[in-house]
Amino acid sequence: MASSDVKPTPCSNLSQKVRIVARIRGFTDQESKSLNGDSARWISVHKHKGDDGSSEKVTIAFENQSASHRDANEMDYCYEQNEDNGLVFSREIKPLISNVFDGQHVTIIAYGARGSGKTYTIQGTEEKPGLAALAIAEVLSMVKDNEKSVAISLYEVIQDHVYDLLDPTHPEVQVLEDAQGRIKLKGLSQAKPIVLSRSICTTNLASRSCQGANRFFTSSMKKTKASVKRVVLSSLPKGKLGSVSASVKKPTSSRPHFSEKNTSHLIKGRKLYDEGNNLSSSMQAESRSNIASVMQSRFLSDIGAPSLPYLQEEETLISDDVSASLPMSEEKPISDAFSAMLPITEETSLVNAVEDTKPIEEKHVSLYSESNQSEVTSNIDENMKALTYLEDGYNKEKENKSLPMNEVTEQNLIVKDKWEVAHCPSGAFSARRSGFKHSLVQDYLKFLNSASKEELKGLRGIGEKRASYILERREESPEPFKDLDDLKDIGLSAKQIKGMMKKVAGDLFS
Ligand SMILES: Nc1ncnc2c1ncn2[C@@H]1O[C@H](COP(=O)(O)OP(=O)(O)OP(=O)(O)O)[C@@H](O)[C@H]1O
Repeated sequence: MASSDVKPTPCSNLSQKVRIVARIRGFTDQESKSLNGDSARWISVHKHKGDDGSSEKVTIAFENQSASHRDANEMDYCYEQNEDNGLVFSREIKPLISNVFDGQHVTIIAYGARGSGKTYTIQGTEEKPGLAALAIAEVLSMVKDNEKSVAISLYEVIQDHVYDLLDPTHPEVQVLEDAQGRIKLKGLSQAKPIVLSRSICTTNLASRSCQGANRFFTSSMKKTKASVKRVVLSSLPKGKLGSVSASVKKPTSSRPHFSEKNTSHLIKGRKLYDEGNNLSSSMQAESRSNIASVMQSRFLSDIGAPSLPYLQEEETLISDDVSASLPMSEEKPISDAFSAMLPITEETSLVNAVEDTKPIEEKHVSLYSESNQSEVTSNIDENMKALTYLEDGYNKEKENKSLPMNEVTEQNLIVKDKWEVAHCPSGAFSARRSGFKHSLVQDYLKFLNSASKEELKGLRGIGEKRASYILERREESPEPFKDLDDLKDIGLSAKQIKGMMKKVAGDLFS
């Protein structure tokens, strides 16, 4: 049982770049039953002085651990069962948010075994919003107070690949490094939350955004003039990361955020977390622990690229043959939840912290100021797209509903939860099928972007003439084929593209 004399340490020491806190989740009714009511004394929390003699630390020990192993579970603080998301937020996260507006980067990661409370902590519920929802609400409130504007991106990192979750096709995003060594995710969509007067309870709205608001305005980042080079993500052999990035900038009244022409351009949206959630849930093994840890890493602006701190440079192109499927995690003892909690310094990236372990799942929220990106973003040609949404399940899509910026209301943002759909067999099948389709399309496009003429000619539906067109297009434009619509550049109609993809998929079962 946790000791009650440990008081939370407010997160105010900015010289400490990483703060690691644990959170104890109580037993569920089912777990209590399986323990026959013997749930006491399974964990103990000891308060003591840190190595420097002044800071306070806690050491967490499990009853079945040896004394030597207990020493390893030292961290900055531990929240107990009765301490809610609001308290964790106000103690750990809120003090950092003003730093984001000063150009610093803040990353919050929940790490722990399946069922340990990561989602509860980061996402929360409508009634009890999690850290992400509370952080977004706080950012929006500060934006309003300080007359700034924000844009939000949502992407998922799976092994070496980054996928744009705001774009309904979940395209892979190129990871580039500019001349100053700052990491850029090329083409990553940005949604501009609308601050509603009279983005309405902000907390409520932020919570909905976090859980997958059904309508978004996305702005695609176009060409930048900055010099860039490609980088590759370090492999996270058994984990995945999903990230919400909020960039903050001063409003530029002279330049509208999107062109009027493009606001009626419609693409169909999908719940933010649907596919990722489903995949992670269905593919993870049944390991459980009662601890979720929240790691905060504070990266000062001069460090460079904190929204993806685990990036490593590679001279060659990113390997294209890694599939988007998630690895199976293994049955893990409770203590593994702590084994990755190494201090992160400027020299020690997040991937260093986890690469020797078998992470089960991480949920990751990154807030960063766009002030560090001014050089690049000043050249962005923003292209707004309005997204519609799925109303009943995954297959019934609402089409042709435009959503002009000035008509955004709370009603438009109401979310119909697809969580249950994603967790029932038909929902799982539907999501996996859609993931398969996405992977196939992405791999096909990658092939078109890199294959030789001979290889292209050998692909069904391409032939000599189109192979030449593809090569010409590749020479003419630095932009790779990013979606099937781009194939119109090589003289294929939408119908032909569809037919071609059917053949490609059909070949798999022939
Ligand atoms: N601090 C908490 N207080 C009360 N209930 C909690 C707490 N943390 C988690 N729970 C409950 O425990 C269950 C598992 O939590 P949650 O889904 O957040 O775990 P998770 O780590 O995200 O799991 P997974 O890895 O499968 O996604 C949920 O029913 C959640 O409501």
